[in-house]
Amino acid sequence: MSTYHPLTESEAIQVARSLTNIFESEGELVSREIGDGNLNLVFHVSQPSTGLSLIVKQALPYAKVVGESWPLTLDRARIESEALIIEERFAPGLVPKVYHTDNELALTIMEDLSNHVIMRQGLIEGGFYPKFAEDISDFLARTLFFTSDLGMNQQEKKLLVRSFANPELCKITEDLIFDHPYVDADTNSFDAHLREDANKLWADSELHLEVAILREKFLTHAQALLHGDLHTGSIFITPESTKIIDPEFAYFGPMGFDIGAVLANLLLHYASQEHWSPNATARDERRKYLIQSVREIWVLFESKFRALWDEHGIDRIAKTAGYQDYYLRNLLQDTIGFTGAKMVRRIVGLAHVADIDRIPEPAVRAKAQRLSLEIGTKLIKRNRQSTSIEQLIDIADSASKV
Ligand SMILES: Nc1ncnc2c1ncn2[C@@H]1O[C@H](COP(=O)(O)OP(=O)(O)O)[C@@H](O)[C@H]1O
Ligand SMILES: CSC[C@H]1O[C@H](OP(=O)(O)O)[C@H](O)[C@@H]1O
Repeated sequence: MSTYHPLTESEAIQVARSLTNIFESEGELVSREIGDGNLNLVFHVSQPSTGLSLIVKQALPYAKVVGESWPLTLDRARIESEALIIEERFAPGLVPKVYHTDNELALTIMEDLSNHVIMRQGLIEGGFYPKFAEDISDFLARTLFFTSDLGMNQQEKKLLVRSFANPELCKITEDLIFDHPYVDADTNSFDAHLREDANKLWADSELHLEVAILREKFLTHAQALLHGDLHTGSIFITPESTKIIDPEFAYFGPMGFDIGAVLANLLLHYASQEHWSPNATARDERRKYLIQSVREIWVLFESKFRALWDEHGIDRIAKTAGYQDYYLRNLLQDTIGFTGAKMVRRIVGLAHVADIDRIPEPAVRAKAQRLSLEIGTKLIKRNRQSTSIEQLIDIADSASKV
C-alpha cells in the first residue's frame, strides 16, 4: 500500500484502519468517494455501528478537472497537511483536525465536517451565517499576522518560506488569475454572449497595467503564509461554526490575496441575486447582508490585525510611528485589487463558480456575469487610489443599481 497509486474506495477503508485509531475495532466501515473539487480524490469513511467517520483526501498526479494531460505534483498533499497544522496552531478550531499525513501516498486523513455545508452551496440555498465575519476575520488576522515578519521570527519565517515554495500550484494561479483572462487563451471558458465583453477585457491596457502590478505582488511579495485558494467552496459552515479546508495552494504571498478571495466570492454571489432571490425585496435584503458581511470582514480583520501587532509585534522597527498605518493602507489596496482579479477570473477563465454558472436563464446569467466583470474590473483599476473599504462597497452598490 505504501507505493503511490490512486486509492479505491475499499483501499480508503484499509488506510483509515491502519493509519488512524479513530474507529472501534468491531464494526464494518463504509467508504464513498465524494470529491467535487477540481483536483483531488476525497473519500468519506464511516462506521455505521458507532457513527464515527473521517475523510481521506488524496492528491492525484494530475488536475482532475482537465485530466492526465495536466500533470500536477503530489507534493501538494504535504503542503495541504502542513498548512492545516500551522493554521490550527494560530487559529484553533477553524480548520479540520489532521489525524494523519502520508506523503508517499499523498494523503491527508482528517476530521469529517459533513455536519457543515460548503458555504457556496449554503449561500445559494439562502443561508445566513451570523458568525462568519467574526470567524473568517479571526482566521485571516491570526494566520496572516503570525506567519509574517511582524509576528514570526524572521529567520524561522525564511525556512518556512522554503518548505512552502509550491511552484506548480502558484503557476496555476499565475496563469488562471493573472494572465489568461486578459488574452484570448485556450484555457478560457465563457458563454458565447460574453464574446464582446471578453474582447473589451483583452484590449483594456489600463486594466492590464494594474493586473501586471498585482501579479508582481503575487510573484514576489512573500508577506505571510497564505491559504492560497480561499473561496466559498473552501469553507465549511453552519450558523454557529466555520471551518476552512483545502489549503493546497498555500505559499508565502501577499496577504491581500487571501482576504480578496473571500470578498470576491461574496461579491460573485451578490452579483447572482437576480436569480437566487425569489423577489425584489428578498434580493435587496440579501444584497445588504452580503455587503454588510464584506464591510464587517474588513473592519474586524483590520482591528484584530492591529491588536495582534500591538500585543505580539516581535520587533522594535515594526513599532516605528506611522508604519502600521502605512502597512494597513497598502493591505487594503491589495485586498481591493485581488478581489477584482478573483472576480474576473471566475467569469472568463477556466474555473467558474456555481453561484453564476447554475443560473439557467441565459439573459439573467449574462447580467450576473456582466455585473461581476464590471465590479471586478473597477476594483482592479481603482485599487491603488483606495483608502477605505467603503470605496469597494460603493463600486459594488453603484454597479448593481444600473
Ligand atoms: N474534511 C471534510 N469533511 C467533509 N467533507 C469534505 C472534507 N474535505 C473535503 N470534503 C468534501 O470534498 C469536496 C472536495 O474537497 P476539496 O478539499 O475542496 O477538494 P479539491 O482540492 O479537489 O478542491 C468538498 O467540497 C466537500 O464536499
Ligand atoms: C486547474 S485548477 C482550477 C482551480 O481549481 C482550484 O479550486 P478547487 O481545487 O478549490 O476546486 C483553484 O481555484 C484553481 O484555480
